Amino acid sequence: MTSRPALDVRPITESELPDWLRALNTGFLREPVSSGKQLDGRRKQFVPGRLLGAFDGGRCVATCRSFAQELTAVGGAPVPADAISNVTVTATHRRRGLLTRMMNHDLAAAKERGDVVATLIAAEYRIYGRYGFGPATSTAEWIVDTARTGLDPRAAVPDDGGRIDLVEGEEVRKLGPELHERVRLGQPGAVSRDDLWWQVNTGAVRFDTSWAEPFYAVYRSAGGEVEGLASYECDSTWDDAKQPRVTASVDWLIASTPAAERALWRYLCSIDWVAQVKTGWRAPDDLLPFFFPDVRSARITRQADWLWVRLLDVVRALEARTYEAAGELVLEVVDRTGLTGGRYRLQAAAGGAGVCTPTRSDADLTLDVAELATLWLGDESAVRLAALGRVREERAGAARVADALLRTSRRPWCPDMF
Ligand SMILES: CC(=O)SCCNC(=O)CCNC(=O)[C@H](O)C(C)(C)COP(=O)(O)OP(=O)(O)OC[C@H]1O[C@@H](n2cnc3c(N)ncnc32)[C@H](O)[C@@H]1OP(=O)(O)O
Repeated sequence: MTSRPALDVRPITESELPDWLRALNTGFLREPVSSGKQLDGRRKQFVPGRLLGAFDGGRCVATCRSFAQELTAVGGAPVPADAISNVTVTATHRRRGLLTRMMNHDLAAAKERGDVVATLIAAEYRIYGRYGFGPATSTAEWIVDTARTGLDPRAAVPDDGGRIDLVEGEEVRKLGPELHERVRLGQPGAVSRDDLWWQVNTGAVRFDTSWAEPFYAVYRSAGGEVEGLASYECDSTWDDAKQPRVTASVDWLIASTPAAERALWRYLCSIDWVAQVKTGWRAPDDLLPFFFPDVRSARITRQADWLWVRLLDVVRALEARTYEAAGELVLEVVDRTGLTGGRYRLQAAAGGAGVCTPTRSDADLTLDVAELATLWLGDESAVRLAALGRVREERAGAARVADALLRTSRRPWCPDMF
């Protein structure tokens, strides 16, 4: 029997980027070779120590990249996050523990840096629970049948004194970041966008070959304030009777007020030729259907878990968020990796801050660190998880107390894919 050589898992150097990118493309089943332009774009993401590779005889066979991010906690505080992306293991080297080695390396480094959480968008549901991640937000996509909305096709949009203008990518790069800062700090589960995000998502920097310039619509309130921005694309479908059947697909739409949200969705549904609007991934409790007289004109076509969170520091994570009610809970948090397990007392003040301290008192609830991540942004119910046997009540009624403290009236949402 021939023994396999030990594989080297380590941060890559910048000169190894082309080989690393080939492995990344291969893992995601894309054309392996990157163009010079794509390579130039990817170079902008290079941060020493944050791109991991596994090497077999000098060839890169696994990839993992992390970058600095902020995640908005319940109540609006941004917490430092280790955002994980670009995870691949080449098919020839799968199930030999490479993902586990890369995750252990990355999470230990994030803990060392002082990040409060790690975040990712999971390609498949079953991959990341074992590393302490829990699904913490979900998402839905609607299709709106524009002929069925009940909107008056003759009426001008917006009808509230605001205005909508179409702008170019350069304008989006000027207006977008400031608007997005306001939006993301008001949206638990949202994440920060750096300059590169705006450049990539307006075509100034390209990571792939499929870029097509979209339309950008900006909404300004009657007072002239920029309150909403949408990026959308249209196909060119006409049916056999020479009727336009165009689909407008929204790449992203952000709004700092319900008025801006309403105006942008109504605008998109009023464009001549557009028969349906695909909303892209939205909040699971989005207001969207209720902007139309006929709510049933919008139907959900896709839904799924979205942002996964891994708590790296239970004390700082629980103290970063606010609470819906006053109350007290002792949590026994099980963390197989030893990163942040232990027994903690959470004392929450109504509508305000919480204090979290290690304790030796008897626990009210026992749960894995992944389940606590799922509860942390307020989207899941401890009572539901207890019914599933995923959290254990050590004191009768403790799961209801957890729900009263942790759950929120609007659901968390992460608008971004990374
Ligand atoms: C944040 C992101 O980037 S998401 C993108 C993730 N990437 C992809 O989906 C691309 C295609 N898939 C792959 O590249 C690989 O299969 C990976 C990265 C998912 C897994 O890499 P591997 O090196 O094979 O994983 P590794 O050998 O470390 O597996 C560790 C454990 O996870 C399990 N596991 C790994 N992948 C999966 C999966 N897709 N579904 C279920 N279990 C899985 C393994 O069976 C193993 O279990 P065990 O410890 O009980 O034996």
